[in-house]
Amino acid sequence: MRLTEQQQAVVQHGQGHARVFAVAGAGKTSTMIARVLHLMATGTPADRIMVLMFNRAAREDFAARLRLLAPAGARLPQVRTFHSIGHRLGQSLMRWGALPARRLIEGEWQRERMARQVLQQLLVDEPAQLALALEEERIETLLQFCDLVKSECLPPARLYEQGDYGADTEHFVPAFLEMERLMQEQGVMTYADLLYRPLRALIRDDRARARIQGRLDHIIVDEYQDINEVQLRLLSMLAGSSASVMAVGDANQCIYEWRGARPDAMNARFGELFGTPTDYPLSWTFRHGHAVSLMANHVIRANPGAADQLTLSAPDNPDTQVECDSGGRHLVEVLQSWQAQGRDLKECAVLVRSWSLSVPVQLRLLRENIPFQLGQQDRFVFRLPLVRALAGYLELARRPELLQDSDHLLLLYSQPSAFVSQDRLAPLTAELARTGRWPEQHIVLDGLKPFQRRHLKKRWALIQTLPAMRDQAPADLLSHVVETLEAEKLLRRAAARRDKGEEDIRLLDVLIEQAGELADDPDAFIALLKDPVINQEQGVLLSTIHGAKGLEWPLVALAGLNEEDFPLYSRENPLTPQALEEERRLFYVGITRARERLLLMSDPAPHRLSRFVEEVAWEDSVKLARAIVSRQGGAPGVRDPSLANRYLEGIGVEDSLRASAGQKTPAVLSQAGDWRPGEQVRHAVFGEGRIELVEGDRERCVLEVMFHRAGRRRLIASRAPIERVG
Ligand SMILES: Nc1ncnc2c1ncn2[C@@H]1O[C@H](COP(=O)(O)OP(=O)(O)OP(=O)(O)O)[C@@H](O)[C@H]1O
Repeated sequence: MRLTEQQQAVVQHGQGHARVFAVAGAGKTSTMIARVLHLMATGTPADRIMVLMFNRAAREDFAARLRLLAPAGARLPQVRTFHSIGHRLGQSLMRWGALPARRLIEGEWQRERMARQVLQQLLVDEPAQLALALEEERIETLLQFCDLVKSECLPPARLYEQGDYGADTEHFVPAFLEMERLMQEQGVMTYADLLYRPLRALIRDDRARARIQGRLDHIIVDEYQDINEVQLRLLSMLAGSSASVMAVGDANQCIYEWRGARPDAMNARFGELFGTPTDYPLSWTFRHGHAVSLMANHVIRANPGAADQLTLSAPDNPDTQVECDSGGRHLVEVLQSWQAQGRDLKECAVLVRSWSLSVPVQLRLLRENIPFQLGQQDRFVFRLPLVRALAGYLELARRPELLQDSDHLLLLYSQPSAFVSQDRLAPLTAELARTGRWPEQHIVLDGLKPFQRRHLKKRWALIQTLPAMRDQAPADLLSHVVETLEAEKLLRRAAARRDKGEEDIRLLDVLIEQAGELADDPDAFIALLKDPVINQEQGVLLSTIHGAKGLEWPLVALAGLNEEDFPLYSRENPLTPQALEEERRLFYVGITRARERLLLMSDPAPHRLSRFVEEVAWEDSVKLARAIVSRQGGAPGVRDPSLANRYLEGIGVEDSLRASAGQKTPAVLSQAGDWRPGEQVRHAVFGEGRIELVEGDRERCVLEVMFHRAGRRRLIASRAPIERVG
């Protein structure tokens, strides 16, 4: 494989800090490996180079590839993750006496147990709030909050103010502080401490800092856009004044804001930490065809702060086919024809914005007998507690004898949450199953608030009436349960984060909608919901887009492209401009996973088509890609000739095609001559900048341009893909 000029430039970067803006599929790993080999070949000792990868899998892949390509027997640099660096630093600091020794709590259950203990102390006088706080998902959110305090390096009260935490979460800050105290007392720490504790020790201890700094000349960091504040600060500590940092990433793919990552890490924040870097674009993707690159360029442009770099498809890439369709039928046909062509279902992925949107896909694939596996096992629709409970309500309507089954009654009381702990509910449901009557006096009911008692009784009344409704359609029955229990209100209240509550409500809607599709066969619907299907490894992968980070498949379908589903928002939880930008980056990541086929799937009315399907300009992109590949005639008229022309210039197609693409609305493309200092220009690769100097005559005019992101460049005006802006 021959590296491109852009890749070569990165490999041969000299001294000083650098940023590498790599679009999706740009061959980052190959470039970084070549860079490491170049540094070694030009005399940098291996132990003065370090490569930091985002996770263990990426680290292992990188190390294995480096071993293969390095000269036999050569010493190799360290390839690490931030966590492994934190771990090692922590051990050294403990040995030097700069940090008290602590043992890592490895099991999540141990942390959960500690959280329960703390909550029981804190909320001893508030039984209703305690029951709520002890719900599994709320504990999970509390623990995430505790981790975020450390990854954002913020005081807990500040973080709590900034975060979108729902009602009844006021205990988060005191719970954090109490857990910290307990951990100190017990001499233990969490994974988040692996970075946080060494960082704090290094900030306060000059001698320890002096001991770790000065050992490295080069640090190369992959997926830089997704690293958070504690990682950034630790990196700057490690670099000190001796090491050059090379940040490799794509701010447009920053999708972990909820974990503390900021798209700004590669922009202004880099400058704050390291000063002015040299910038390199890696604009060529080796993954997909022009249609997807054009779509990616179209959609990301709608983000005001987005980098102005274009993604360009390399000449030998697959010519990705793009389709847009509504309803799930087409997906089934596509998958069946994929198999009929002798292709493997393992080459296919269905990606969703959030798990609830995968439910219709899961149900449809089950009905059609198409094997699938889930990126996260516990997200099997049948394992979700809410789905299991709702299936239980439907089943009771068909099988009245379940009224005498205490486990079944407990299931019906568990979701949506009745805000009473399982320990209390179990004796109550046992009594109900035994007597079939509501006990006005029961030890469990003592000590509950009046609203809790009222709710438990109301649920029992509903449960009793269900067998009489056996002939109703499942969708009507489910709607009746949801309305009687005021399930939406309960779900919203039970969620520790607003977006989680909205996700559960969406799941309710999706299930009722799906039940409607199977109106003629209620038993089949119940069987489907209760079916003990297991992951089928040979099947299509269903994953969230977050889970698809860094991956690619020959066939990718994006499901649930509806307004309010993607971008995700609701009347109660409206979109902020910042959230919309992150949603758009997520969409950008989703479409750029495809190699050969990309399917954009929305749902029929009353759903409304996602705005992203409009923004992505897929029809124009497909038309233009076809014209580029066939190289026949002029390019078709498109909505945005300026972007189309920048793209055509970028990939270097011949003039005839370029000219006709611009015919509809003549775009001003790099005319020779008449350039003046001070003019704003846009370059297909370097983005926008300002002309500082104009040299030479009209024919051989050379421009010196200061690009906002790519720094100062000298360009031959007649050959450079530039246009005036403004
Ligand atoms: N200069 C090149 N010419 C042809 N193919 C290339 C070139 N550089 C990289 N590739 C191909 O692109 C694909 C992705 O490359 P690589 O594994 O280095 O990138 P990655 O880091 O996994 O991907 P990404 O850039 O999405 O993070 C590989 O198949 C690789 O062979």
